[in-house]
Amino acid sequence: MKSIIITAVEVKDVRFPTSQSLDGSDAMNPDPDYSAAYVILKTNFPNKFEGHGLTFTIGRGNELCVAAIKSLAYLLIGKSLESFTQDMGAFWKMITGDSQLRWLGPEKGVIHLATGAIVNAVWDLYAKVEEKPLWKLLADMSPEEFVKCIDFTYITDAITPNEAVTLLENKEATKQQRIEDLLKNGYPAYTTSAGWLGYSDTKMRRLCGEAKAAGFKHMKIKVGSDLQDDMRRAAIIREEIGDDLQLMMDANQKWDVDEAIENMAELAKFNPYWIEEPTSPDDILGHAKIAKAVAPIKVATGEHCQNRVVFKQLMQAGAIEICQIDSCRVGGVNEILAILLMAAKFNIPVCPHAGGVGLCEYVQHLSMIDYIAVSASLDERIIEYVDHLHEHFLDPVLIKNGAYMPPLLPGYSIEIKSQSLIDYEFPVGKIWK
Ligand SMILES: C[C@H](O)[C@@H](O)[C@@H](O)[C@H](O)C(=O)O
Ligand SMILES: [Mg+2]
Repeated sequence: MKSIIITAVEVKDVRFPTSQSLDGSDAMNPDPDYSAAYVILKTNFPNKFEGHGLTFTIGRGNELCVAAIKSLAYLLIGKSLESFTQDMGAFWKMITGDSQLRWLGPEKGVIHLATGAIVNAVWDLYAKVEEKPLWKLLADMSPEEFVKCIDFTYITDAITPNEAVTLLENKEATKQQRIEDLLKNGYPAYTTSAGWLGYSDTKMRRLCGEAKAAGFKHMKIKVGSDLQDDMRRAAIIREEIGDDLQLMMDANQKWDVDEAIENMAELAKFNPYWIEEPTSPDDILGHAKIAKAVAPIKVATGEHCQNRVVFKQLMQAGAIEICQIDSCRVGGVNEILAILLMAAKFNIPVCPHAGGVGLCEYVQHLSMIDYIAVSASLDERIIEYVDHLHEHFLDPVLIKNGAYMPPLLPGYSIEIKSQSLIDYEFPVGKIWK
């Protein structure tokens, strides 16, 4: 086959008006409109190959991600896919290392969200060309090939490429067993859908019942509003789900460090399994202090963790006990692989963040590759699930008995239906008129 050239990068501002029903609402973000800065990589095979990717925002400001993606696009246009895939680590370094754009981060904020969209679109294209779902493309790599996808800059004090190869080699022989297990049983999920802060008590009770009936064993609720109200809602949820199901709490960065410790002393009464984002995502020492004080309740964080360097420090400082990778907050698949390897080395379970549009579609691949090749474990590992907007995707997630079933179509499962891209485009689509 002649080589596949990226001929153009199309970018769209797509927004879903979820604030109308308060889906996704929490103490910090009371009215999110789940949105995507959406990328399509056009190729010289117009009817055959396109790479799709998105980065997630919650509405206003999505246009900044769109602009940042447009700024990065020149790094792809006119280049062949093969020139990237022959050394994915070098590709990633090229995207994040642009001598002028790097100033905007480095590797954080809007420019890094944009990097996530672009990098994920390249992986989607790569997986489609190889005719494999992304998790399988990665599962079929040798340890050396896998490690070659990663830029180890700034993390060699935590894990070296050689250590990473050894870690992967130790799991090689049993990979196939885990693939079969996933195909049969899926990957365990938890649901956040019942616990959004803006939902009425009646709606919350109904959704708890539905989640239990659907086979979920874990459920997450939002806290961080007013402590008395948090206590009241937690009591309602416990009443509905009983003591068998595990309950997780998410404060979405609402508290100061000592406030988090004090509030969790009260909320401990409801036996939460983890407290998520108790304080500023940048406060590594604060998380470490909270983790020590609230044990055995675990501290979970990551959806706003800007890059592998901050994840590394959280791990080194004993500040993170559940690692919540986000598929597009950091710079896409390559950087996620680095974080998965560090988490495996530090023995920290990875439970990806998926409360957003397209995030469930993305992260299922990441947890599956973690299980197959990296951590080789399902202990204490669950993928978040939210029941919103899947109808817009060509290859939506499939949940069976509280578990994600492995996606089987080629690509990264992130392609949005063309009609939805038209209808929800901001501000011109019919939904916004
Ligand atoms: C605004 C969003 O819905 C957040 O509330 C959501 O991502 C959340 O933190 C989660 O953990 O799912
Ligand atoms: Mg969260």
